[in-house]
Amino acid sequence: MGRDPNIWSDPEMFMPERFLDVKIDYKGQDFELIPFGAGRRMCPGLNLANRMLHIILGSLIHKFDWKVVGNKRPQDIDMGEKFGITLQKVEPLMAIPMKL
Ligand code: HEM
Repeated sequence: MGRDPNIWSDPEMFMPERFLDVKIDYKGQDFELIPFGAGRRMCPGLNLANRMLHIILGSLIHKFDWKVVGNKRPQDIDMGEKFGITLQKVEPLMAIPMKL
């Protein structure tokens, strides 16, 4: 459902801003978006993850400039995925933090 074109426009496109104008609950109530699963076996780490992710990501962006290994432009990064229990990139992202 997370990639259903009947629900999401251009679902394969990385477009985080698509979530700004929607009132979809990500805590297992609206099945269009269930990053933490739903029901009795849903992720018990949801609240911890929700609190920590903003702090971690914000700190990494605030404190460092980032360069992709091989001086690749962001648009040239291979976003291919490989099949597995969890979704992984075919080519791992190697980014170098540079202190500001
Ligand atoms: C962005 C962060 C995270 C995401 C996207 C995520 C996602 C998920 C998903 C999709 C499941 C499977 C739910 C299901 O079967 O319906 C799961 C299960 C689980 N997660 Fe997370 N998780 C995250 C962070 C965490 C953290 C921080 C913890 C612990 C500190 C955690 C602990 C667990 C455990 C123990 C299960 C197994 C629950 C069970 O099978 O009953 N997760 N998670």
